[in-house]
Amino acid sequence: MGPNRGRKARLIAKIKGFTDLEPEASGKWISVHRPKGDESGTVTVSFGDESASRKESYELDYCYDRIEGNDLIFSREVKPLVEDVFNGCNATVIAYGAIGSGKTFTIQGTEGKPGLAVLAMAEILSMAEESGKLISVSCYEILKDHAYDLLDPNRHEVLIWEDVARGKIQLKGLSQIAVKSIEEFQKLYFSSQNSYKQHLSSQISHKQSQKMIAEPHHRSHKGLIIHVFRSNESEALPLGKMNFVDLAGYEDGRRKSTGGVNLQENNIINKSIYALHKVVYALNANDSHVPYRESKLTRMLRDSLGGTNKILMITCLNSCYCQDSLCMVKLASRSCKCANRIIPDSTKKTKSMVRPTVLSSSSKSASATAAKRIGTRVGFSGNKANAKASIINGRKLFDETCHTTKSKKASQEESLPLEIVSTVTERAKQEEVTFSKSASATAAKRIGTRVGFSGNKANAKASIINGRKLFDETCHTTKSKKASQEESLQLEIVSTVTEHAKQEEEKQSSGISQAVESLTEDQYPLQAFSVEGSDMSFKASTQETKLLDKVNVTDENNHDKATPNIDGNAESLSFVGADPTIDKENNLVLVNKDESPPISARLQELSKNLKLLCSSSPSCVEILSKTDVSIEDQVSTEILEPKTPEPRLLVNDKSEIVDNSCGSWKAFSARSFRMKNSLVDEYLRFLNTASKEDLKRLKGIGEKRATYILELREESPEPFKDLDDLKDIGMSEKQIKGIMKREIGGLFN
Ligand SMILES: Nc1ncnc2c1ncn2[C@@H]1O[C@H](COP(=O)(O)OP(=O)(O)OP(=O)(O)O)[C@@H](O)[C@H]1O
Repeated sequence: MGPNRGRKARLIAKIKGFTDLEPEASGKWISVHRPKGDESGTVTVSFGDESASRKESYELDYCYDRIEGNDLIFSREVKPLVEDVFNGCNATVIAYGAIGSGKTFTIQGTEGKPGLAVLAMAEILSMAEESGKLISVSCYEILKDHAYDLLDPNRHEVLIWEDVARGKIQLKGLSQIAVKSIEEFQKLYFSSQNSYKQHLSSQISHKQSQKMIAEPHHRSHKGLIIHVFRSNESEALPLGKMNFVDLAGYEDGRRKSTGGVNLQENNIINKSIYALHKVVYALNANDSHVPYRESKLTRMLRDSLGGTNKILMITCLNSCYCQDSLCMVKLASRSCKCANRIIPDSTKKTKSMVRPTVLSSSSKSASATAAKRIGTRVGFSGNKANAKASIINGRKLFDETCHTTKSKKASQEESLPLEIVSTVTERAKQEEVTFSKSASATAAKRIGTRVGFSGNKANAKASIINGRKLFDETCHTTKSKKASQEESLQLEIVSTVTEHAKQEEEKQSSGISQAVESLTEDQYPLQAFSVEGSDMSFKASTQETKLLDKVNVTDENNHDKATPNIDGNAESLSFVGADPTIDKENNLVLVNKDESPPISARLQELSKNLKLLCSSSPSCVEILSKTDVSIEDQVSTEILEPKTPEPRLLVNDKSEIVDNSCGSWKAFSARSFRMKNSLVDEYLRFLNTASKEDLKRLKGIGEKRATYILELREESPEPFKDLDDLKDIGMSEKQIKGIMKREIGGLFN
């Protein structure tokens, strides 16, 4: 295994072997240049066949050729990681790439040609036998940003509980099954790989399943965790774990129109691939902030990625021409280039910037990157001694950087996010409706989960040995008719109430698009998707809350005051259920009705406004979009002076025309749903902004949960985007519903 130049993640590539359908001649578009002729140094992977006028080249830690098989990759790359796991580290091997690039072949393999996970398991079992360790496995699938347990016949959803203070993750509801032989493992592993969708299709009616089969193939990330336990007299204690992840294939949806449901699915997949690379980049660059919370996968892997843990990223490359493969190599190469990057302290003047100890070939681009990042205050999370050495020995480099701080490339790179905004805005616009719909659908959809977490250490050994599930849980997934009604009503709000806001946004987007059209071809999709994601979620959530913002003008002062109050002595949240405070928090909503603390002033204010809104004409909101007067003025006028509703037409998302005079029930339901969604939005906004003391005034939120919320907000400015996110702070669906019911009930006190 070649050197990593001090980086945490090693980034290699594997060119897929030819299949019978692929003629060898078509594979000449990739060439690999190995300066040292062996596996010990970085390589340059070039794309474009001999006739191509321009070749694109990228540097990676290594690239395995078509004829080099999984055995070789295992012995050079994975075996050393297995040893690390037995020394107490966690290791993660991730295969990613375009669709059909050989990811599953690399990780899982076939019956005759074992993949890296199977080869690693054979090694782990043999080492465990020698050293008296115990082994168990878990398998999961991430489909549309929800994780499901693949070893559970019912494919229950897996919840992630983060103990930020201790850097631990608990995957609630994920089965662990003890494994003693490779045959046992293979049987379990291979049979678990049926997708969640396939499982679902066995649970639903024939008609539904036919529809599902007619839909395009659903893609998902698949993960395997191999847990290694050391045992003492009474219990099995976790020693280390090894993750294998076979990511869903990357496909640039801008070029291939998969349409409908799959377009959204594709977006979610791509977003999570970029989120993973952002994490790898941040780890390799020693950034002080690692954006783990941007995807389900990175949150699940969090305790295996940072610190002294090991990461191997394998870019799988199609043998034949494939633009998506090129895109993936670009990403990998970017994380390769940030070796030993030491980020300048923006609080000091440019002259005192520390030069990164980047090696020659990448120094130019790295200097641009460093320049781009001026303004980012990042502490030296890496080796301080190295940093000093760089300052002293790298004097010349350092001076160079100062002079080239505003180089042409740097300015290009600074502009890149803008370019990306323009490229994604078009799609964001197209998908606006889909996303708005999905955002409200997510809020409406409640996946009920009750998890009895029996992570008791004393039980662990017995559970593992007996090969039964360590974590017993029951949950069910319902996508009710009601939820879909909510979706359509939400859409109605988005499309009618916020025409004005939409026009404003469109003006801005088109301005950005025009401004960046002239920029260079070079793109950083890594940033693209962070922009895309936030852009879309912004549209989905902001539009829904806009009306509320205007109605709730008097709240703004309170809101401003509600700045996060970080408690330096924050205790970590204990998940094991032994803490009486947590129990209190968990049960408060359901049990402690009489002693409940007063509702927050903001929510009370909201309640009053919603009552007014409810009693006012439904047409008042529609009028707003059709006049030139500001929304704020309109809303306040209309709400304060309710009018008798005129017969009118409502248009729902299915283009069904509802005559209000004979559909008053529907109109009433529509208003109720709007109220409900507005309340949910306001509740989430409160969680995202309120001070600790204010948070504690809410039902179900005590000292620990409030502290945890503030910690989450430290990591991500808006951790609660829909009610599902409350599960992150350990609130069950029942509790969430209980809270909302009580808030609504409070309206009529
Ligand atoms: N190194 C290889 N040598 C020979 N055949 C291979 C190799 N890698 C993959 N294949 C074959 O190519 C096909 C696609 O491979 P695979 O299913 O692993 O791709 P994938 O990237 O996991 O696909 P998807 O994106 O659909 O998940 C399979 O038939 C597989 O057996």
